Amino acid sequence: MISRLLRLMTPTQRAELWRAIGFLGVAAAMQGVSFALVLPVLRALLSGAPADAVPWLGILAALTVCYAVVQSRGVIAGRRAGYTLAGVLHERLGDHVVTLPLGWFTAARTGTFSRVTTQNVMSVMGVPGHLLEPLANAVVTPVAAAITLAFVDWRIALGVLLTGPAVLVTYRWTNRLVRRTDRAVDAASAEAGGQVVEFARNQLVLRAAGRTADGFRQLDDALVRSRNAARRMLRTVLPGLAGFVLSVQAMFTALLILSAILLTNGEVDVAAAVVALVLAVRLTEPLLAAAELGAALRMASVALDRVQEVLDAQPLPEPAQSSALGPLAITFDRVSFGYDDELVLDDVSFTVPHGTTTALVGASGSGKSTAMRLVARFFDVRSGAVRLGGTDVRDLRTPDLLALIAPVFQETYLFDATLEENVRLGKPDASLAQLEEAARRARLDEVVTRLPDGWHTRVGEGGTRLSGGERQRVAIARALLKDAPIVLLDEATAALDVHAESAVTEAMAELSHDRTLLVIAHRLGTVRDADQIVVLDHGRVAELGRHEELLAHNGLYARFIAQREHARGWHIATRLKRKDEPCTT
Ligand SMILES: Nc1ncnc2c1ncn2[C@@H]1O[C@H](COP(=O)(O)OP(=O)(O)OP(=O)(O)O)[C@@H](O)[C@H]1O
Repeated sequence: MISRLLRLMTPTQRAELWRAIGFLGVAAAMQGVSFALVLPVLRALLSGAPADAVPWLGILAALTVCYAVVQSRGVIAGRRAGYTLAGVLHERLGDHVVTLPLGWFTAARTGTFSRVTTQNVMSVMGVPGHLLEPLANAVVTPVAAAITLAFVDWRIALGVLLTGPAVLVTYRWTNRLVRRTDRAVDAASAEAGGQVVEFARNQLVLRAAGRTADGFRQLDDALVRSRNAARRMLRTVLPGLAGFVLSVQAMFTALLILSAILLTNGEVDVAAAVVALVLAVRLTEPLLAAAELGAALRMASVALDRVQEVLDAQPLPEPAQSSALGPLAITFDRVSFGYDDELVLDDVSFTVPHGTTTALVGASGSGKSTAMRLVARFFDVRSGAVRLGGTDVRDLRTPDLLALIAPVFQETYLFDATLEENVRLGKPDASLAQLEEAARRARLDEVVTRLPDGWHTRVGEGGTRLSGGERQRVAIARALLKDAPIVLLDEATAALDVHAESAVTEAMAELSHDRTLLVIAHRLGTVRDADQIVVLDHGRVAELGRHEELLAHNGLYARFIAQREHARGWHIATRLKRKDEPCTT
């Protein structure tokens, strides 16, 4: 465990941890030795010459003072190493996740990631911060006590030497048993935690369906699995733990009997027997504590595994330098892609010429969002290429690629900050005039005027203080402020009131000026006005052309339009967003 921690640290940080280990090790050894000094003190007192005890008492006092100083320095160094370690882990996790592809950030993963950065990092930092001291006491003090015993009486020391391995063997056996079940318990409790969060998040849906906690089978099952895993662990571990405690107690009893026999036979004096017993107690106490310590260490080890899993996630390969770009058209060149074995996009080819608008339409699940994600390189294609300005997105460095793109996805996420800060995300150094111009063009100015503190109004976590239409206008204002040449737009499917709808439509019209726009279209007006429509059907391009052409063709698109006019809704999404689907906002 310690060596795994050391591997994660820089040489300076390692030195800090070594310092803590050194101080605490020396302090624990001093404690062991100080027990030996009780022997001459006792002998002097029992021999009727108490004055002879004074120098030994002096040495004992000096050693105790040294112990206190070294011990406290070790504790402080350990705490410091713990905080350093937490900093190192946060930094490494932070540095690493920004290199991971956007597709890595699914809802489930971001949930796990928050557990990793809080609970798991805390647990790992506890190793140098809180466990190092009892660990040193558990390992070094008994060893020092045993060595000291050899000076008191070699036969008692031999007794320790003979019984010690039995204790060690049972300890290792218990550890192995627990480790086998620990992972299962951790996985089951993580699953149950995830289900509880999902249950809380989806209260509206569940209540509307008349499903209370009792009726939510997945949650019930996960809780039962978690409980069963914990029970199984207890059943597996209890014999080991009992065996360990028993072996430690047996060792203590053996030493007790041995000392009594030696004393009765006159082979050791009373002082030596008393010291042997004190040392035996000091030997067994930390060993018993080690059983609990083992559990804490194992938890930290599982937590470190979780941290390591995130650190081991592979970033997409990046070029050292971005290749040059031509006019910013978006080209799908025989693109195939699938999240797993099944292809979601199959040999898709089309081009969005520079400065034009292409609408993607198709049934739910036909692959529209996936195509959009591939442009922003959430994932790499399986075959073919997605090109921007003639350059494969894989030949662009991520910051260069993302600088070209303004994403306006459904359900825009807003940070719990002021409206101004949220819009400024598009271009942090924008002047007030630029900000207001973007707001005007995104039809956000009327929202700013209406809010109590104008630009300085806080929008609440996730932008809850704004309506759906208002949040979309914030996203459009962000995109206008960023002024990126390529816009990826997923139109809102949620019904907006007439005023909000016309405001959003006007704002989107502003976005399409002089930009290459790929839009997942849900509104009839958007598809009608697009320069080109790509109809996706089960991941393949079924039709491609302008509105009138496709209507005349009387194929899939014409049927969609007929349905649309019939139902006054482009399509009804029939699936819930999957837990493993990337967060697109
Ligand atoms: N992260 C993911 N992991 C696995 N499969 C996914 C993931 N995201 C989407 N899919 C699957 O890929 C297919 C295409 O999904 P996509 O979201 O691209 O379709 P869509 O046309 O945008 O649908 P909608 O209009 O409902 O948003 C679907 O079958 C979907 O279940």
